[in-house]
Amino acid sequence: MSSDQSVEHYDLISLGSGEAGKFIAWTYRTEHPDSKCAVIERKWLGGSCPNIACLPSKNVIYSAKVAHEAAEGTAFGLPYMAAESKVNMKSVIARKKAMIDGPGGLMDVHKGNFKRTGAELVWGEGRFIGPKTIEVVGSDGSKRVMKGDKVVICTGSRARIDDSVKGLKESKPLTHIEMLDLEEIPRHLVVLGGGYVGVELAQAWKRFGSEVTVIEKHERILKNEDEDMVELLTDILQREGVKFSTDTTITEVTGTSGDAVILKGRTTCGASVEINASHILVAAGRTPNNDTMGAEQGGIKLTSRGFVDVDEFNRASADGVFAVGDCAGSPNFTHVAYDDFRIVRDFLSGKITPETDPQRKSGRQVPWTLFTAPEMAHVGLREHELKAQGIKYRVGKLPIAAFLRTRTLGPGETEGVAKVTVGEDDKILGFTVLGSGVGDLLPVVQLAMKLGVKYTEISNLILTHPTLSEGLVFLFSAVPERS
Ligand SMILES: Cc1cc2nc3c(=O)[nH]c(=O)nc-3n(C[C@H](O)[C@H](O)[C@H](O)COP(=O)(O)OP(=O)(O)OC[C@H]3O[C@@H](n4cnc5c(N)ncnc54)[C@H](O)[C@@H]3O)c2cc1C
Ligand SMILES: NC(=O)c1ccc[n+]([C@@H]2O[C@H](COP(=O)([O-])OP(=O)(O)OC[C@H]3O[C@@H](n4cnc5c(N)ncnc54)[C@H](O)[C@@H]3O)[C@@H](O)[C@H]2O)c1
Repeated sequence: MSSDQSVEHYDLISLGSGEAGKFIAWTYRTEHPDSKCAVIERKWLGGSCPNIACLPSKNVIYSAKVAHEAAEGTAFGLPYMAAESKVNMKSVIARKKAMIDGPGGLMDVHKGNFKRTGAELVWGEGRFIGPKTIEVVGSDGSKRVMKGDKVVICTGSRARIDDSVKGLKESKPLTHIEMLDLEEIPRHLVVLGGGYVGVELAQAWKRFGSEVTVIEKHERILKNEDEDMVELLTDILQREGVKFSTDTTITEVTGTSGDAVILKGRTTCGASVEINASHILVAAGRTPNNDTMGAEQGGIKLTSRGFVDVDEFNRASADGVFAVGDCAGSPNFTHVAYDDFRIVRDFLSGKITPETDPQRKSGRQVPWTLFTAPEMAHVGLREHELKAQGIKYRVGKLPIAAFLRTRTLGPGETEGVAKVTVGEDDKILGFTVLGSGVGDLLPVVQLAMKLGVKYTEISNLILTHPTLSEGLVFLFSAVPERS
């Protein structure tokens, strides 16, 4: 620090305005009206979720669903069938932008929260230059030095571009950020990676009219999930026209994404692969944004994978420093980042301690929903994990068509399957479901799991007919009696 830089003192600073960081600053400032709290942000007000990740992707995926259903128009009695190739991507992107930046949109909500709580928003790139001390450089080159009694690191993550693939970086591939702003429909989109981002966006762009090929280096997409679920989803996506090249490692890329590219590689059994396409989307995992934030100067230990090393309460190695969300290696979900906020809030207020909640972080539920059509949703242990851990279980499994609501919806909505596993004590161990709108079925199952009640508490409920949740009664009744 140069001698002419004075240090501004704050009670709490969040480096990064993502999910957990912003809520910590807003809440701390509300609970301590005399405190000085600041959030440092270099680009995205409120972090990735509202700007470039969850909400924009779901908005665009919904446009793809409408396009898909319009193409089935006559099945609903409409006088026409819209051609998928006619989708106007400029309008799709404009609708997404309006959700973010339009009047009353997500950015207005964020600005309102800063104004309401009095937490200060500081625009600029932050970097530790000493313990709990951050230098912020604004886009105009101006500098400030801020020191917090408490500092929360919430720097998030970015798309990983695999350096081992020759020519990939030079081909200027799209990440989710550029993909969600693309105003043209790619002729042939190659998606590198069959995880959450890859699978959700592959289906959406197939529905917009692109030829789409997903390349996954493992033997199947969504590699952590149960084979029966993934096989069915893969089959549904293939029937929609998405192509998959699994067990495939791309070694070389030539050309430029947006124009023409050639991807060369091989399968695990040695067959060579060559794909000619127009665009590449990299969706091959994330890298934490911790490499440029001055961790060493801040005395903050990183793990071998570059995450901030934290304990059960999100405390980093440096005194008074916390890390939350993707940058701390928490499962990459906005709802988990939000729970990281609750952990830090409750720890700071003394509501939780190592004595009262020794497994506050490691013991939590991590549910998720994949926003394909049909959706896939999950909580608890997967069947393959139960087998690997030698846990005895019984399975209830039904086609989603047994959830009668699905029969009242559009074409293809009866595709899917639901599966629940229960233990020797009749408590629910895991729940996975593939079907239209099934993400909304998770809460009741989560609550039953959290309360540790028997699965029969769900099968004995009276649930309204014909809602989707009614199907839970049929599913849980399909669990065989204990022998
Ligand atoms: C395409 C896509 C779709 C997704 N969909 C879902 C979904 O449907 N549901 C779900 O739960 N999760 C989803 N996720 C995951 C979810 O977006 C992340 O887990 C979540 O946004 C992480 O929040 P965070 O607060 O940890 O980080 P972020 O939201 O990334 O916030 C970090 C912020 O810190 C800023 N920053 C970083 N370094 C600095 C610095 N040195 N100085 C100043 N500012 C800095 C960044 O600009 C950023 O704004 C999706 C992710 C992607 C990529
Ligand atoms: N609906 C949701 O909640 C949602 C949606 C999108 C993203 N997310 C979150 O964001 C995270 C990041 O998503 P993601 O899809 O980038 O990562 P991911 O970890 O989910 O999937 C990456 C996939 O790419 C594969 N891969 C890696 N390198 C490859 C290569 N060189 N060639 C081919 N395949 C390769 C991996 O085997 C893996 O299957 C997810 O883990 C998830 O937590 C959540």
